[in-house]
Amino acid sequence: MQNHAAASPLLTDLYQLTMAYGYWKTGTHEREAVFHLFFRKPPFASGYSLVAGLADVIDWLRAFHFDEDELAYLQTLEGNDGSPLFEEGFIDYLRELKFTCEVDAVPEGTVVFPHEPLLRVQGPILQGQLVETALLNLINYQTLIATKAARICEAAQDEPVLEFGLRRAQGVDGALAASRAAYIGGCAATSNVLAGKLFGIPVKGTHAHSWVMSFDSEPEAFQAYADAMPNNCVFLVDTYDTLDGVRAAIEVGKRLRETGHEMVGVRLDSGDLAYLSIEARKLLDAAGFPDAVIVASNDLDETIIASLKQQGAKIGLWGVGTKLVTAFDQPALGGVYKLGAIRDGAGNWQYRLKLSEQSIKVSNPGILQVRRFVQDGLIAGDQIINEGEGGETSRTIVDPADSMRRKRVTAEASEELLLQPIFRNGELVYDRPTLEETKAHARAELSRTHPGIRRLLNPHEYPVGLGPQLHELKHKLIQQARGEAPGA
Ligand SMILES: Nc1ncnc2c1ncn2[C@@H]1O[C@H](COP(=O)(O)OP(=O)(O)OP(=O)(O)O)[C@@H](O)[C@H]1O
Ligand SMILES: O=P(O)(O)OC[C@H]1O[C@H](OP(=O)(O)OP(=O)(O)O)[C@H](O)[C@@H]1O
Ligand SMILES: O=C(O)c1cccnc1
Ligand SMILES: [Mg+2]
Repeated sequence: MQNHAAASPLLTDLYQLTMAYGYWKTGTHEREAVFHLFFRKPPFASGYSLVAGLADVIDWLRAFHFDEDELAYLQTLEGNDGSPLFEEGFIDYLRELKFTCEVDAVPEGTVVFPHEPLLRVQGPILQGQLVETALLNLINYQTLIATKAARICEAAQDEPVLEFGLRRAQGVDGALAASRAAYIGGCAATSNVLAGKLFGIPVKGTHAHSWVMSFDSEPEAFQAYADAMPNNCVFLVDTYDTLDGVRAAIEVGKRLRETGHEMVGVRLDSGDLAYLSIEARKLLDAAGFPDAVIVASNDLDETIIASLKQQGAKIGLWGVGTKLVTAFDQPALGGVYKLGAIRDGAGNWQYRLKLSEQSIKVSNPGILQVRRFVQDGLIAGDQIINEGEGGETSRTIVDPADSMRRKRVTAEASEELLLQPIFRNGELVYDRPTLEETKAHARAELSRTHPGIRRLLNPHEYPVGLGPQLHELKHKLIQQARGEAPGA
């Protein structure tokens, strides 16, 4: 857990506890249920998303346990009439409660799409309910930031992106989670030193305007920095006149070279970054510094980076803070957690869905899994299936928004299952990848995603939908729920 104060079962909405109490009171708390975590719309109108947050989910679930001080707090909660909200017997029940569910999840760094279960929790309904809020919190934000980072790195076309967000992030835990998710999404390093220590992310940085402003002149400032740190010199050149700043950096770079050191580069943080980078490049090249890198920062995002590229900017390293870690243009991913199945008294699965006026918002019933088809090295379509009925044999994918739209995946395509076993009977059974492995996985996932789907603007729509059997089941349940079918 990044923030140990949050490693508590009280990291939840009160209503999860009141529902848990209700299940316990009515004796239904042990009924086996299946919940799915999914989102309906990708963030940033992106053609894909990169899932992240599972590592924290695992830590949180492993620590799931009510301590005495947490129980004591719950005992202080009162109903409207001032009587205790929870009776003693329930507090005793929570004291003994152990997490015993099965959890399946899509590994971090996997490319995912709307409606697919990213996480599936199966077990006593009380437990499945109690974990909802924390799971959503952890997956929603980190998936959002990993996706934003992937888009920014896509725009940078393999040039390194440094994450500079700590000062603008949503609090301390938000900053740490953002640094980690941004690294998974493709960022090369972070300026956040604590994230570096906690997660092993490379840390990088230049210097601020205050350094330059603390000297009588810019050349003095650069020289002093070079004297102090001859092997780490990226000079911020825009405190006064940017191109004069580049000239001053070159002079210091020449002196560094005489002492056997090489200036790493310059940073631009204001003005027309296309024009200034092109002019700075000319100056650096003419002075014999073709390898000096030009770093740019200043409210960058994927749109500005793509535009700068198109303008022929000579920027080799991108520093991105605010708009990355705050997911500026879409500050939340709307992931939800819905009940898909519950066992009846006879032990049979009852499939459940939530109706909505909008057909696309009707949840999917069942014990869901995702079959991903891969053809010619590219992901070709995802089929959501109900494992409760033994899965699907057909390779047809039915669009959940329009059942007339169907895609048939050919027999040559290989297939894989997205949800992997994470917990069995409450025990961790997943061989956890390192952060480096997760980052490499994300990279491999993106490289087998067609560039049209990765396109920043108006991406191609990836085929994701239901298997025909699940589509039929859903259709039947919708009719029943609306009272349209016999026996409803
Ligand atoms: N050539 C360019 N094309 C598109 N966007 C650019 C270009 N150059 C810079 N930008 C972006 O335009 C915005 C400029 O921000 P702003 O208007 O605050 O100017 P500034 O250069 O930061 O001014 P100041 O000197 O006051 O710091 C930033 O988001 C920056 O990334
Ligand atoms: O723009 P971001 O993507 O958030 O990247 C981080 C910003 O933080 C630093 O300065 P800060 O914004 O604190 O001050 P300045 O813009 O006045 O230099 C840096 O110079 C960048 O501008
Ligand atoms: O190292 C830098 O250049 C840096 C770090 C944080 C924020 N902005 C810039
Ligand atoms: Mg700024």
